[in-house]
Amino acid sequence: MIMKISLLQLDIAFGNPQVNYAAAERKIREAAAQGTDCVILPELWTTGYDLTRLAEIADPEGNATKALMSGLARQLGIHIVAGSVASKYDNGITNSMYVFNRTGELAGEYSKLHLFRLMDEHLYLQPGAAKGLFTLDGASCAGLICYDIRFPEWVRAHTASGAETLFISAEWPLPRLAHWRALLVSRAIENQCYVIACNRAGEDPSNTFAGHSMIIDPWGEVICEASGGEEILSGVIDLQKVREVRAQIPVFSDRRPELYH
Ligand SMILES: O=C(O)CCC(=O)C(=O)O
Repeated sequence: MIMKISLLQLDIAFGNPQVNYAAAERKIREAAAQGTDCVILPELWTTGYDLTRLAEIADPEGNATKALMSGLARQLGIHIVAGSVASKYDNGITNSMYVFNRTGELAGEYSKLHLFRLMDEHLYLQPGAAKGLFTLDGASCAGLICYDIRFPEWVRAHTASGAETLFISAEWPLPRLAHWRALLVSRAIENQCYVIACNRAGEDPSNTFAGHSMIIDPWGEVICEASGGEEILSGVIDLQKVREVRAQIPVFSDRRPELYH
């Protein structure tokens, strides 16, 4: 299957969901007008890292985000990997990704499992406890969030369960841009899968973010890479390439998981 994917590398208005909802809708409509099949947004794109105000500005059970994204997906006939948003549930606030298919149905959801202490996430957020697997047009996919890419065993758990495309939403800071590139390329090579990684642009009171969203193919080649600024980055993926790379070097059948602990 061949799909055009657009990564919406947005700047994010700090702690201002209304401004961010309007900006995301504009960019989604712009990408759809360019004939995309699927868009992805960055991490925490409704609030940014305004963690001390999350109790006030997090989206109750993700409902506002779900209503907007489901409606846009259905109206525009595209898949929307709606990045992640701070979602308020009875047991706390999560950093959650919601995925909608072309008919506007919720195809999957994932709450960030590894909370990033360096940016105080563990003080304000509850971790998820389940994998982020979903299918789009029959293709097996997984959603992951930012710091998750430092955990190869967690990424492998998804590809060993069948995922052939990884959608990663991030707010990755500029000082570790070299890690972002190396980790993403490594996850693509070792898992022989597409990596679609959408970072944010701009800065907040504590960090400058790296941009450099990218699509990487199952051989580890960077198909396209954004600049540091706001940008819609689009590229085409062909899932046949996953089959070809996995047939040439059969990593999945050569694994010895019984010895890996
Ligand atoms: O792992 C890193 O260096 C960045 C992670 C991060 O910024 C995040 O998970 O929000």
